[in-house]
Amino acid sequence: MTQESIVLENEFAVGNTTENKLAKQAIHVHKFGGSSLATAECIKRVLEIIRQHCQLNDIVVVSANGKTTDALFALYTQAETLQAEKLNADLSNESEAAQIATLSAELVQSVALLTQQQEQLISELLNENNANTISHLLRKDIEILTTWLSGDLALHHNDILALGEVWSARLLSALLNEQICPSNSIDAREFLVIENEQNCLVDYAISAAQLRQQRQFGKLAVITGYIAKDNRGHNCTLGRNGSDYSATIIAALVAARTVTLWTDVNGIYSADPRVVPNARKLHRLPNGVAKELGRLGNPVLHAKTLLPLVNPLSEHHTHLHVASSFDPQVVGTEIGKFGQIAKQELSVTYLNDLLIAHSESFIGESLLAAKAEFAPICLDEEQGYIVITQAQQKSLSQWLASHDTEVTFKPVSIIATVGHRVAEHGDIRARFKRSLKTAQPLCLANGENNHSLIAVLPEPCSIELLNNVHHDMTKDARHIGVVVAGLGNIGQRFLELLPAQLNRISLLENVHLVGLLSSKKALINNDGIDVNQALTMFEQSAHEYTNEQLLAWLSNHPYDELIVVDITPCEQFSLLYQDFFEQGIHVIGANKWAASSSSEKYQKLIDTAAANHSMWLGNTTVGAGLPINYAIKDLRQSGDEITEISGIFSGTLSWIFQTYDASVPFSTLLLDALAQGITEPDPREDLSGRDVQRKLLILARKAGFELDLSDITCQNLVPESLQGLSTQEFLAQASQLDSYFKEAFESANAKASCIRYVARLQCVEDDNNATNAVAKVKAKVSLEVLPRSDAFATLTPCDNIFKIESRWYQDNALIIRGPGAGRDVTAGGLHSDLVNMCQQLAHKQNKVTIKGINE
Ligand SMILES: NC(=O)C1=CN([C@@H]2O[C@H](COP(=O)(O)OP(=O)(O)OC[C@H]3O[C@@H](n4cnc5c(N)ncnc54)[C@H](OP(=O)(O)O)[C@@H]3O)[C@@H](O)[C@H]2O)C=CC1
Ligand SMILES: N[C@@H](CC=O)C(=O)O
Repeated sequence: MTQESIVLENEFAVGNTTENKLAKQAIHVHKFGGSSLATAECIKRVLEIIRQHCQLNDIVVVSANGKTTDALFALYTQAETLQAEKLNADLSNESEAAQIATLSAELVQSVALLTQQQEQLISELLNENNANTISHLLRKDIEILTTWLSGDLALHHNDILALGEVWSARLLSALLNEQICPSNSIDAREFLVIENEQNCLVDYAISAAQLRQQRQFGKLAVITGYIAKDNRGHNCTLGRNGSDYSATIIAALVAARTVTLWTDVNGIYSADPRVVPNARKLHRLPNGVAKELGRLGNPVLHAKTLLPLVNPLSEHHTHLHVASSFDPQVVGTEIGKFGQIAKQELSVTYLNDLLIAHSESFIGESLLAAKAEFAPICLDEEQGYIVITQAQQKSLSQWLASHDTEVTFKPVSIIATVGHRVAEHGDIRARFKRSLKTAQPLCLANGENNHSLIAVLPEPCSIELLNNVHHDMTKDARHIGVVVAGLGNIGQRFLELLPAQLNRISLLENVHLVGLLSSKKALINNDGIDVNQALTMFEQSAHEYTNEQLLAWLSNHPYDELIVVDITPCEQFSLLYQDFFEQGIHVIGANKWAASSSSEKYQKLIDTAAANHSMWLGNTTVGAGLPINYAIKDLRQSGDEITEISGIFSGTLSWIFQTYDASVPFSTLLLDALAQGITEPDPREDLSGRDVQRKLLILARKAGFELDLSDITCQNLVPESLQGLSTQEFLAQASQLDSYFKEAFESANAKASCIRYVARLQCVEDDNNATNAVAKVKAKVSLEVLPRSDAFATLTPCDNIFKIESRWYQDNALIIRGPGAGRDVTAGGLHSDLVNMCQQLAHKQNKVTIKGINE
């Protein structure tokens, strides 16, 4: 934690509140679960996370280290058994006395083992002085624990269970003090008041006031999870997954912006990834959907945890993140308030060991009372049933008996598809029903707020059924985000075509425009930008940005896949590809810089993209929409060997030289080409031959030749006097070009010939069998005088022509010809790349890897 990142919270700032710049500083709560704090190594990882993610006004909430609570619970049970045995034993009986002695010894041994585990963490992590202090406190606790275990056990049940969190908070706080930042540990029983252990209803006013008193100015608070006091002042626990609940309660008490549950899984999946290998990470879950998932068996989310996230009085929403402390750089799941894209997510969950209970009491309005009492998994007031857990059977029977009604129970399971208001979507309901055909569900019910469709099954839900239903419900559910960089001539046309493309092409169903960039401004919206108003929205809402900010957002994007469409002419932007590929982001580029960069950089990009499963398509870098890149790739993949590539590769130069007959000045045509949008933003890029040189290099590389730009001889048609000018100055003085081209034209014309700017690459056989592939080709781009009948001389203005000779096409070359520049064909070519990429992404399988299971 750097000094700069240390900020203070408003409520700590005494005195001059008007000058407190930190009033707006949001608080973040970080909760570390037992597995994240299990060993010294894990705790060191947690320290690193705190160093990187926390500010001093944040709050850390901890569970007990590893399985400490289980161990404490086991101690309690051992002591209970021992006390019961002692009560009934006849100590004069040798074997009974021996049995008692054994149980006592075992209990002492268990206490010693627990002490030793804690001592080991302390000594492995803290320096000697601090270790001595914390060990001393531990030993005092163990002494008290020993007296509790031999005293009135029931009275101290919760005191015993609380020790794990107390030790964990104390140790982490001491470590923070020693290594990271000032910190104090807080026992939640000092401030957190709930009504009682059964309902866990929080007294927010008292708890918030008491917490304020406990927190210390300039110190990072480490608070025990899981424990609290009830309103009679008794120690109590918050039950299963209580620490997660503690974290969200504490977040509500301080109006935190986020709570991060650092755990051993890196997010919430569309099904339990331990049994559904094709489960998808859900990047963003709306609150209501998350609550329903928690209710219906999601192993990570618990309905109780989610309750404090929305404060109905203040409308304050705390966003919840689930992330892995073992893989902190992996983006987890965020739970909160989101727009349409997140609302389209579907997941599948199941619960076994349930009961369906039929009774007259469940018909009509009387069902409400049962609902309030038992919070059933699902119900149907017309058919008169509720589905409950087996543990609820007894109390339900008693409850119904007191109402004088009969009930029948039948064992069932449920499988549910969960998503924002899914029950209101006829198509989803139909798909769910179809996928369940073989399971013959007993009935289908709508879940809470219509956020789930629940099928009640007569048999336990099998893993096979779960996988099949999950496949059917989520097979098309990969959300692809698209960021468009470059909103000029081609970029605007690309965006104009986008709405119709998204409507028309089913492969693009889950494609969302989420970012727009110009050189200075950016509009990023994770909930999607309306494609029908993209440019207007950009005008109205874009903000200045830096590349660092852009990369930071990209590294946290909430999509299954993200595609950056680079329609800039900018070298600087192309340098970001390396970062994009490192983050698994895909690139579609019209920009030629990256594909024609130095061999070393190019190879590094290719390798990084491959290593991170990023795709890189750039068909429009050569020939605009013409499928030249694809053709070359296909020949190579099919085993052919390309020996020569030649042609007219510049739409601009094609248009000008096909049109030019010296009747109008050359510069007039150049300005005309610029106005038509076929030239580069600076037409000298075309006229200098550099654009053609880059294109030849790109094709050569696709054809398997290793070469650099400097290996291609290039004739520059821009006279030196015009080379150093700004674009505007050059355009103003373009008439200086006229006399050169007039002469060149007339000289060729006199020989019944014409002038064309031609690219040629030839594979020359190497007698010395040199391994260096560069030695094998001759490549140049230059102005040539060609017979008027030459295939390169008889093009429609603006057409490109590509002539490919290969082993298979040696006698009769493969020719691709057509418009090689222009707004429509280039924007169209980019859309073709987008569809192509989405098609490939549709087949991409993202197998989930889980620590310790399939990793
Ligand atoms: N014209 C054609 O027929 C063909 C063009 N291409 C390629 O398409 C690309 C775009 O050409 P064109 O539309 O004519 O160019 P324009 O000059 O018309 O537009 C370029 C756009 O890119 C933006 N931009 C520049 N630098 C950056 C940056 N660092 N980050 C984000 N955005 C940036 C500009 O923003 P700002 O306005 O802020 O400067 C502008 O919006 C070029 O690479 C070109 O080679 C490829 C095939 C055919
Ligand atoms: N300026 C280029 C545009 C396409 O790459 C050309 O004229 O070919």
